[in-house]
Amino acid sequence: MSHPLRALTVDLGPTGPGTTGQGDVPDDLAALLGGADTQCWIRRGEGQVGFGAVARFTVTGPERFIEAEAWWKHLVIEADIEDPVQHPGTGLVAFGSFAFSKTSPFLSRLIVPELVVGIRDGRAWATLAAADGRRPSETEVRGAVVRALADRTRGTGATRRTTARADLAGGNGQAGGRAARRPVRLGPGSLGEQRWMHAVSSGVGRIAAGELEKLVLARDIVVEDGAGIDRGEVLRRLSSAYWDTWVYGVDGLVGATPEMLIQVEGRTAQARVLAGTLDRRDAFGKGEDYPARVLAGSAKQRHEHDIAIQSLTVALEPFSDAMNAHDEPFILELPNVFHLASDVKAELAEVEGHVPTSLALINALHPTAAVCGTPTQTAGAIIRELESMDRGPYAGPVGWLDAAGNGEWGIALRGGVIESPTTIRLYAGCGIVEASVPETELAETWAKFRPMLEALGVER
Ligand SMILES: C=C(O[C@H]1C=CC=C(C(=O)O)[C@@H]1O)C(=O)O
Repeated sequence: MSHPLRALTVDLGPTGPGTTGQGDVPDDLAALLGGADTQCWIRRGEGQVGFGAVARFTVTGPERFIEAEAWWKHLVIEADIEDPVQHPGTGLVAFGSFAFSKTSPFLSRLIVPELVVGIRDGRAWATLAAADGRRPSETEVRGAVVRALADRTRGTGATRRTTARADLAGGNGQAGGRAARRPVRLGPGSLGEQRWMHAVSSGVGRIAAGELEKLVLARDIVVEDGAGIDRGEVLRRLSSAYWDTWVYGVDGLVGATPEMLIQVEGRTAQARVLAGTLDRRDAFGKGEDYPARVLAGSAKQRHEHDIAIQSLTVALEPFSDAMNAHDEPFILELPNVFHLASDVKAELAEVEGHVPTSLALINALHPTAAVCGTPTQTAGAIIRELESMDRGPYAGPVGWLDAAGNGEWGIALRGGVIESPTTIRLYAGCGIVEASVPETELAETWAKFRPMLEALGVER
């Protein structure tokens, strides 16, 4: 017999040594990442890590966001939640990942962890949820945290990996040649490099013919590590190297995204729109103002960016009482690339007597022109035709939501899907406009693969 969920949140106090009296919650949540059944959302060491699962929902199709929202609302109404902390992310929480495409067979999902440990502004909390009808006690919550901390200490000892060098044959062939010190192979995905560049040329042709204005084309590559993909270590490496991005781990989907689709806290919604990219390696030694000159100063990059901003603001407008976006984009600096970026902030309106939840918003916003194109329907159809792959959760929303309707949903970029204990498929794409050059776009995908390749110990 199934019972409604019962959950208790406990304030664990400031992070760091000797503060909780129940094992020290580290300042950096990434230190808690270990086993395969952990879910995470971490930026600058804060966020939340979930362990185990007391409830799961999976769905496919065009109504995936709406169906997930209905499931979540029902679960929350039935649940008994005691949450004295009352921050975004406290109380009952679900982590989620959604397919990019309404036609994808990938199972979009929400996962309610048994234990969530979170940090916000230097203070830690934990929520324990039970599905057996009993209300967890404070002692049980603290005990679960102590066990999670102890498992972490056992599971993440010395770093096992050494960096292997992947010597690529033509960029899409075998890797792990003479210099490889362990069995890592980097192989092509659905399309090799030549065929993918041909797809980009076709896309440019369709834009020139007036079928659409912008298209985002992606490709995949496959990394095989005979020693096994160490999910926890990949996430820890991403979190330490890409400190300013949102590091996500939801089942087999892992990555570090710089793009925020929508973040909802009470009535405030925020998004970070990116479009326009410069590889840091191409900017090296060219002066401090080089990124601004080639990104903000380029008509092609500005055009690509303006289309992405407009697609978000037009979709957000019906849900907003007020909205503001800076007139000028800024340069976002990441360890691998520079991006042209814009932050958008909106005061959410009541729609039919309710402030929209984060899931209702992603239903309206996804897919933006940063990952699909303009017009959306045409771009989506051409993506299906030219990419020769199913994107799965790549470029779909990934993040979490709570019982009060708060949530953070990034766009699942700069990541991959662990397909077997030894295989991970990585994805990267580029905005294509009429002025795009296939070779340049191919090079850009390699720059976007870099965070994952480095985290997997593949040097290229
Ligand atoms: C589609 C991706 O990036 C998007 C986000 C930022 C910049 C982009 C660009 O310059 O093309 C893409 O629109 C990806 O990383 O796979």
